Amino acid sequence: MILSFQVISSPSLLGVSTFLKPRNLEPTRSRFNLIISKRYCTFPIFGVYSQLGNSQYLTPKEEVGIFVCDVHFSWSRTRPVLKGISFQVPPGQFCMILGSNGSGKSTLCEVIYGSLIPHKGFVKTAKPTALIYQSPDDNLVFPTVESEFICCLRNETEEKKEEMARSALRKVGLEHLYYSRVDGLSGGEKQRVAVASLLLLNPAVLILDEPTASMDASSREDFIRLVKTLVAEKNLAVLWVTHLQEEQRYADRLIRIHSGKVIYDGEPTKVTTSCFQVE
Ligand SMILES: Nc1ncnc2c1ncn2[C@@H]1O[C@H](COP(=O)(O)OP(=O)(O)OP(=O)(O)O)[C@@H](O)[C@H]1O
Repeated sequence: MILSFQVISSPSLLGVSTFLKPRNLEPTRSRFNLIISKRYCTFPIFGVYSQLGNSQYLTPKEEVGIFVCDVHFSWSRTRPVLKGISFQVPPGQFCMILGSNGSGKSTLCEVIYGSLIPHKGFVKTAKPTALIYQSPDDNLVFPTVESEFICCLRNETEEKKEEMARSALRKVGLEHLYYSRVDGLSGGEKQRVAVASLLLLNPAVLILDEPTASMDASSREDFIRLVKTLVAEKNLAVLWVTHLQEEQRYADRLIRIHSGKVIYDGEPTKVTTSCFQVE
């Protein structure tokens, strides 16, 4: 907590901490990573490390949105989670990742995002890359909606900050919540605020890890339509993790993961019911 505070109040320290960190990086998910990445990673701090290896010999076939090449990752020596995942997502494509509980979807998201380093293989993403976590509380760092936005816009004047923040909130239908406290928002509102604040950073890639998990069916549909509209406007490469069959019809493409490997990669219409069964 003290560390997080130092990082927020001292961006210059951040560079040092971040560049020292990857060598000792423990495979943990932490608010430290979230705070760094959400507020300051508009350049590829972690991406540099995930591109090490033989990347100079392998180049993406398409313009890079997300390029994942033979990625392996284990949380422990005995239990590999990702066992050679490869795919690429071009800009403008809305790609969904499916898989049963524990199949490694969240781990893959964090490897692509750069907060976990693959043990083998590499990831290349267009920058900046933004990640929306499954739990709404993990996406918002500050106590008020206003401060959540103001922090993303540190180089703008006060008037410009408010104007940009309000405009972003308007796009997600929540301008009236500008002065609200974050802890008073519903799960769906928090996810909308999170998307709006991240879009202010002009990401090229948006990763959403089961973003609708806390929503009812109608909010889920509204949210997915909203994100689709916003990303189409900005031509983002999108990776949307889900295990909800009803969400798949919104995808341009589906990738199904099972036991750490890709077992389906193609059009949503060709997916069979068995692709959704929990093995
Ligand atoms: N921080 C961690 N430390 C150790 N093991 C972990 C950690 N996070 C995940 N794992 C393990 O890695 C495996 C994959 O987990 P992950 O969360 O990536 O799966 P998932 O497909 O996203 O699951 P879900 O659909 O339930 O969210 C699981 O066996 C899980 O127990």
